[in-house]
Amino acid sequence: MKIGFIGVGAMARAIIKGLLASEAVSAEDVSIHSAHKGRYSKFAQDNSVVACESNIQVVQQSDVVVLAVTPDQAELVLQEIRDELTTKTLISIVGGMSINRLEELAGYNLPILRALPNINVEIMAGMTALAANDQLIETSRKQLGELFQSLGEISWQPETSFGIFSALAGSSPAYVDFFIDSLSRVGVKYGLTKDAATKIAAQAVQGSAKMVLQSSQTPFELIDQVSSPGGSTVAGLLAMEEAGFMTAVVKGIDATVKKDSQVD
Ligand SMILES: NC(=O)C1=CN([C@@H]2O[C@H](COP(=O)(O)OP(=O)(O)OC[C@H]3O[C@@H](n4cnc5c(N)ncnc54)[C@H](OP(=O)(O)O)[C@@H]3O)[C@@H](O)[C@H]2O)C=CC1
Ligand SMILES: O=C(O)[C@@H]1CCC=N1
Repeated sequence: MKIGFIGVGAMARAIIKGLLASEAVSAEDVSIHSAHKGRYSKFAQDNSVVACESNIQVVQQSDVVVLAVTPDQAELVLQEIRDELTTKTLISIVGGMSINRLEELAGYNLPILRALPNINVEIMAGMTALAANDQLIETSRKQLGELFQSLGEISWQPETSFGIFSALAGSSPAYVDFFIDSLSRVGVKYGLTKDAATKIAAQAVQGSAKMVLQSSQTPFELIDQVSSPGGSTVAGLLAMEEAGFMTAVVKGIDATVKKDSQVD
């Protein structure tokens, strides 16, 4: 499959690196183009993928085109490539942009997959939501589903769930990293080096996530296992909650969902 990327920012780079590392695609089958030549040609050189001179050239060289620009650029780019897209499949990772809107801008006969990956696809530990229009036939759904599965877990979702999915999986790596950084800063406060504190915190977070996925117990039950009677953990938990830990998380997710819903 020849796959082209329009926009080679943080997310496209993560997808391309994951696809190459998992050997789901070969470097010579990946074409890219973005706004600044200096940026995308260096990335093309470093990863042996094909640097194109224009967005249109990316479309011409590809069977599947991944639209990976920010929402404010998406309309302009689709207007530019619309006439070249007619025999292709479009994958859009544009946050908050519905399939309906993509069809309006790119054409109603076009097979479209809307994907919402997260940045962890770079290390094949991603979580990606997928939804497709009726024009994307079953074999293509399966093939593109497998493509994203090579980057981690996938979940076919109704588009109405994309807002909350985007917050819980798309944005949450930033929130979890914020938590890890907060832990490691306190480690520094207590005399650890930043490096050591970050590794300790990240390993604890990774282990806890694995435990939630592998255990039959809920996170709440697992909290109880760590909280020894009269011990330090429960003292810490209650102090965090007094400072509004859960309320802060809920407010953050509410703001994320609200912003995501303002694109269309
Ligand atoms: N970052 C994430 O974790 C996630 C992002 N997304 C979605 O992915 C999309 C991209 O996000 P992200 O990678 O973070 O953003 P970036 O700002 O990192 O990347 C945007 C890219 O678009 C390129 N670009 C801008 N204008 C044009 C144009 N006219 N033609 C071609 N390319 C253009 C930029 O080019 P240049 O580099 O040359 O300046 C850049 O490579 C967004 O819609 C976002 O909602 C979805 C899920 C997760
Ligand atoms: O911040 C953003 O808008 C995108 C959507 C999900 C993750 N990053």
